[in-house]
Amino acid sequence: ATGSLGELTRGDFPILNQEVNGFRLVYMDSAATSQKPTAVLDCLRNYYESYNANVHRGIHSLSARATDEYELARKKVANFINAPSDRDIIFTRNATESINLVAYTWGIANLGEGDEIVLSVAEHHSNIVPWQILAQKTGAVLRFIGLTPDECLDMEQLKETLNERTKLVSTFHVSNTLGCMNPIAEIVERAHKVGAKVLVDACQSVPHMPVDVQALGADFLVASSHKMCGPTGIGILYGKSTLLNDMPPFLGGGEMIADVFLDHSTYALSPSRFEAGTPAIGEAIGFGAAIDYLSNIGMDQIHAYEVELSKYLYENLSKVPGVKIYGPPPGPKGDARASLCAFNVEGIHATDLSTFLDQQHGVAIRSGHHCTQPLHRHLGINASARASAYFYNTVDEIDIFLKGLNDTISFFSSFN
Ligand SMILES: Cc1ncc(COP(=O)(O)O)c(CNc2co[nH]c2=O)c1O
Repeated sequence: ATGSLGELTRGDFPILNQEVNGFRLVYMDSAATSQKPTAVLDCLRNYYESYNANVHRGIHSLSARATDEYELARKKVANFINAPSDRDIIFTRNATESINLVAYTWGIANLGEGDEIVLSVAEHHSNIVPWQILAQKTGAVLRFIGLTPDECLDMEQLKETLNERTKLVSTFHVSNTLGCMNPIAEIVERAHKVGAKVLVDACQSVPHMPVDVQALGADFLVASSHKMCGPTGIGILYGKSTLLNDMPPFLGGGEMIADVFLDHSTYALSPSRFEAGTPAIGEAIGFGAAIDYLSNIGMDQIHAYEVELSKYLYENLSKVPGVKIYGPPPGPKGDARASLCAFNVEGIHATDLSTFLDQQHGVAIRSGHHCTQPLHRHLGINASARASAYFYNTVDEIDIFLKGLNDTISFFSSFN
């Protein structure tokens, strides 16, 4: 519709103004990575053209400016998720590294034989494999929570699983495959009652809606810049300061020390303790520009618009003959489902669908297991297609996707 958020913002994204295979690009794979507005691209260029320098130790003007901008980016992240302090924000390479950081520091220091880590079957591999490695190292045990009939986290099973041996619950805020949202505040309350900590995988929520880590009560929370209009190569770990300053370092090197002797070293406080070596300076500053861009639009506005896109996508995709969508339908207010649909079409492999949509319609969606193989097995499938929209998409683009899908089905059905 004219004047929609998608119509008003898509001109900010140069990459969207192109044709692929002779068709105007319709990019519907933002759950994998989002596109970048000119404001972020200009910020990166300006950094490298005007004040690129190493941070924290240089005395000269360029280093001072680079340091100020780098630390300002950290403050922007802290404010964006309502963290109590920017000292609670650690820059990593991505959410995967953020989760690994917790596993290799807090995990190794606090977990032992028989301690339990509770996950769900729907977690991303980044929130399963680090815990498998940790369990092998410590003797801890992984417990997996299943799904309800409408393919959301089974909270009854979670309640039954939590016990005095539970030391960590690590789960998604929004699923990258089911699109459902976990009741994180309730999960935190129940986990804390048995003395467990909670890590929230917020990769698919922070880019799409207001997230308040203090309201959620999360002990740790991870997200990635590249999913929220920012550069790749930079992610965040939020942690409660009492936990962070009690954790051993993750990587050793410059920056993360207080003093170095030949036989030992003393360490800096968080966040420096966990940021060894030269950080991704330009990327962090670009991430800050992405947060400014999103904040100028407003996360409430972005979420409200995506709720509409989600309902339109789900309701119209579910009408296509032979389509099975995974995860729950949009709730009564629509806000319980992200603007993504993982689906299959009876008799057509997901990869054939996505290839045909790309080649014959210029529509970019994903196919495969979306790094949720255990979830796919749990659903009895080995692959799915996934269309995911962001605020720069429009209803017209969803219509192009749906028309392309119907054409694709017609094409492949002609062989049956
Ligand atoms: C829920 C969730 N957790 C963790 C990650 C890992 O983030 P990274 O460290 O920045 O890669 C992703 C990325 N999800 C996807 C990446 O590509 N397709 C996806 O669905 C995700 O969706």
